[in-house]
Amino acid sequence: MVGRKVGIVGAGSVGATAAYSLTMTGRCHEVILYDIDSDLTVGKAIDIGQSTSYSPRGTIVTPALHPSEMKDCDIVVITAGVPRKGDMTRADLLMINAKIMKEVVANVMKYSPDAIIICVSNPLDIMTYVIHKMTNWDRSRIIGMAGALDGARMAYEIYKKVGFGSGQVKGMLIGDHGQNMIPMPEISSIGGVPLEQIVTKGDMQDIIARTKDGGAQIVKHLGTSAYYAPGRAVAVMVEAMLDDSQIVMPSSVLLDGEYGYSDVCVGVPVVLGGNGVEKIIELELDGETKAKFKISVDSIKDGIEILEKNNFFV
Ligand SMILES: NC(=O)c1ccc[n+]([C@@H]2O[C@H](COP(=O)([O-])OP(=O)(O)OC[C@H]3O[C@@H](n4cnc5c(N)ncnc54)[C@H](O)[C@@H]3O)[C@@H](O)[C@H]2O)c1
Ligand SMILES: O=C(O)C[C@H](O)C(=O)O
Repeated sequence: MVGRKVGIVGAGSVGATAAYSLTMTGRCHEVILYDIDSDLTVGKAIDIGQSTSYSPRGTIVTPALHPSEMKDCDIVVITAGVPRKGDMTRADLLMINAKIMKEVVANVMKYSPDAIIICVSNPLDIMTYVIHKMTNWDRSRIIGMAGALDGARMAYEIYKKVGFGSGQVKGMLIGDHGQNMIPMPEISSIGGVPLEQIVTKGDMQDIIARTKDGGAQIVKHLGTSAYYAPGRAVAVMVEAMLDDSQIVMPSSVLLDGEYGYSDVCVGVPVVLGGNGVEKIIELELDGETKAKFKISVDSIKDGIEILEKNNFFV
């Protein structure tokens, strides 16, 4: 799938930043932006398009004024939706974003029927599940972006704790993109050196707490949620697919027996390549982590149940 067409639905903070990041690295031929706000779509497309004069490749940035103008994309990124503000949790966005998702996904199915979809809108794992339910596409083609961001946040916290190895830190986590996410410093490393051999247990607890709270910290300071790190995280996933680079990245995917669960989307390490999710990696979890993972999966299932009770899927 070398260097082709990427559609981004939602030209707000995350969508536009993802587009900008993609054009800066120049890995794709064309980015198409669509938002229900046409002025925003056109304005961002022009501004980002003009920035590509100085990037390694003159990626074309096209505004779509109607969903039909975003067609035959290889990858579609969905960032359409409402971000949280103030004291809201991501779960508070469930009903409003599920409604938006219904409209957006119907258009993606119609106009880009062969695409891989990367879901960004929150609550992430439940929105990713909604896309599976609506499309019924092969599960390799629908992926939720969360671990790429949370792993970067974890790497940031690890660096802040030890003061070296920036850019060499690999953070691993599993579970939902919410309060029950499970950062796993015990299997993370700095330049290949296990973190366990560098930081104390107390420091690890701090790293875990700060990683889990990473999104809320930004909301506290900015009054809306993060977009630079999320935008870059989206672009890294897109690039892995365009380049078929087969990288390992924790992402939200539909489980079908892995980790003992089915019919739920949750974050686990996967291999990303030209076909989307190339492989789901099953970590061996100890008893304590298994129990945490169950709480995490149950919290996602609770959200799905709320949608079912509201007849969302009929
Ligand atoms: N998965 C993650 O790690 C992660 C990270 C950051 C943000 N998010 C989520 O991403 C979403 C977007 O965040 P943001 O900061 O970019 O918000 P934003 O408000 O800046 O942008 C969202 C855009 O979606 C558009 N939109 C709404 N309904 C639409 C529709 N039916 N069709 C097309 N466009 C539509 C809006 O007009 C708006 O421009 C939020 O739900 C947020 O919680 C997730
Ligand atoms: O925190 C949010 O609500 C947005 C996003 O999920 C994030 O983690 O930055």
